[in-house]
Amino acid sequence: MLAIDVRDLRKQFQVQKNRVGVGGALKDLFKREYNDITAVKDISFQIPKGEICGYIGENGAGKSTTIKMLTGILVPTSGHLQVNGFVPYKEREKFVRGIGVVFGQRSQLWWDIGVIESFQLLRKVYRVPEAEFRNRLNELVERLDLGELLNRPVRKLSLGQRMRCELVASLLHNPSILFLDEPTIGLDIVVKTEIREFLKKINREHGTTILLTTHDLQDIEALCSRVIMLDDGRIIYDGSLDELKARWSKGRELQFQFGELPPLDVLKQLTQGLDGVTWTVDNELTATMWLPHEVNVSDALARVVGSRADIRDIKIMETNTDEIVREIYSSGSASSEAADKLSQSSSSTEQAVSETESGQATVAAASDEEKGQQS
Ligand SMILES: Nc1ncnc2c1ncn2[C@@H]1O[C@H](COP(=O)(O)OP(=O)(O)OP(=O)(O)O)[C@@H](O)[C@H]1O
Repeated sequence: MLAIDVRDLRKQFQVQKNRVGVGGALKDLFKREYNDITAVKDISFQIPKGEICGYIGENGAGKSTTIKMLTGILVPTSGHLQVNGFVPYKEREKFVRGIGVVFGQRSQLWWDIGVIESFQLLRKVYRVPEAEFRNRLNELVERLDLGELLNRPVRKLSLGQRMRCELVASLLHNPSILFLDEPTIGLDIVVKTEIREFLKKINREHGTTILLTTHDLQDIEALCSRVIMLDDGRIIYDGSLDELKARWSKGRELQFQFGELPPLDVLKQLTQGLDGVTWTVDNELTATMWLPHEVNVSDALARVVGSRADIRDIKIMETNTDEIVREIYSSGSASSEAADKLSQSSSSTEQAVSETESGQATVAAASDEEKGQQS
């Protein structure tokens, strides 16, 4: 069963052109000119229930615009979209009861009142029965260790404390899908780890589907079985992180710790004839061998282990995901080679369509002014 079904989704914005100088400003007054910006270009993907999927891309790639369409804040310019069986910008009241949203840079809590009062207001917004609300709140408060924070005004919370409260707020109505836009931004490693563990548990125990945008690839490594990568509004990769690493990493590293480090020349001689293998000395006891995928690890390893070198430890180094992703971003979809290599969801011809925006505030992700209206 699909939680999210997106087909040929497009979002185009019209942005007013500003002409230069006083003359230009006067002309702008009488005849406005517009540029079209296509933030999301005919993307398609399906997310089954219970999956945790990472949605990544460089600044301006179109991640937030997609999330805003998926949560009903923006109306797509064209394409088909179903989330939890609903078209998000239609049937909004029923739709928002099934989703939770956390925008890392935007709060859904009321700044000047106590955390518990914000939770109570959200209970009313989502019409959660009091007994159910109490049970759920107790469970979430215990898991995220929020007991002491409940009576504090939100403005007095640290960023890490606020993010934990935001997560509770997004889950009070027991949504089956959780949208997280940069949930760990600016947090220290302890809080990040705590939040990742919490999300894993929620997913495991309640089967909550999670779509997560982040610039922190550790979030993806810790949580996501699947990653969708966007570049300039198009999907350039949709698959597992392991496959991404396997396809894009150029080689592997083996680090050797020696009782006594052999000279670099000797190490190089050991792997002579293995094309592309290089050695670097890391410190007085360790050296690292880099080998391209074409060279068999066991062949290279046998050469060193079979020598008289005094080896104390061997580590096969993990492929560095950050580097791989940085490299893919820098080649980008502009390079057709990179796009061809990675693309599973193709883009299609651009059409000129005017912008449509719902103008309605989503209850789950309302801005502060919007919340003022709701309350
Ligand atoms: N309301 C808007 N009006 C005009 N252009 C917009 C609007 N919202 C987004 N854009 C443009 O659409 C493109 C995609 O923006 P979006 O915020 O979706 O990117 P993003 O991947 O979320 O970036 P970031 O990681 O910086 O948040 C950008 O060029 C942005 O300037």
